[in-house]
Amino acid sequence: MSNETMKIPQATAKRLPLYYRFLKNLHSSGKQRVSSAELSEAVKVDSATIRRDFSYFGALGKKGYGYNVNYLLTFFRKTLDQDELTKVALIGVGNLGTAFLNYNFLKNNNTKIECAFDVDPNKMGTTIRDVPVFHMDELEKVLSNDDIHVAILTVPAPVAQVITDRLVKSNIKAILNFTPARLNVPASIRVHHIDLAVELQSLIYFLKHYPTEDIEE
Ligand SMILES: NC(=O)c1ccc[n+]([C@@H]2O[C@H](COP(=O)([O-])OP(=O)(O)OC[C@H]3O[C@@H](n4cnc5c(N)ncnc54)[C@H](O)[C@@H]3O)[C@@H](O)[C@H]2O)c1
Repeated sequence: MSNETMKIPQATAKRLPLYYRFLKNLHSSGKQRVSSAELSEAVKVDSATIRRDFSYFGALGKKGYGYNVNYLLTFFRKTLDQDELTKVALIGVGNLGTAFLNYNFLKNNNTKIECAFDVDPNKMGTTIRDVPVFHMDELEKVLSNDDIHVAILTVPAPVAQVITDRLVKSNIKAILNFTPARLNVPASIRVHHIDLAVELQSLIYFLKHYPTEDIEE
């Protein structure tokens, strides 16, 4: 996010890409305004939360009018740095890593996996969807040549910390960690942890213990 972004609550910040994706669709279908109720139905966030989120960035909908789609879209594009391409490195070209390379976030035209790394000599020198796969020995060199500050970690858990230490030294500022390992990083480094097994377990727990009418957004 750009530096000029005011401090908004993290929960709000996490919802911005969701709002942005929906507004882009609305805009391309020619819609000029949207109510918080319509937004709420589409993104499955309750309308009070949407109104509160939007109030943080001064987008105050008018009663009976709703929000101006163009205004919101311009605001989100700027806030989410959509005009700027963020290059990403992927470490670990196994099952999960290969799936990400094949997907490569092409629908978000502002993020792209630029290079991938693995220790497997058979993978070195190959490309997946035009993304080159380098050997881990080249990590520092490639990252220092390119303007890459974000990494996705899809390696076995036991090697995650050692690799993280190397990434931190190579000027990586943010890590999307898919391994079950909990990573130690300096306070200046941002780590988002996506543990699919934990998510699945918690989904099943909620399914068993909470009737659907108790669901809160
Ligand atoms: N596959 C899934 O659906 C899934 C789901 C949830 C979490 N995860 C987690 O994601 C991670 C990757 O899972 P996977 O299924 O893709 O595993 P995988 O074994 O298919 O792939 C791991 C890759 O990392 C490489 N690697 C090993 N040591 C390395 C090192 N020191 N440096 C760089 N690369 C190295 C391997 O050569 C391999 O290509 C694991 O931590 C796993 O627990 C996977």
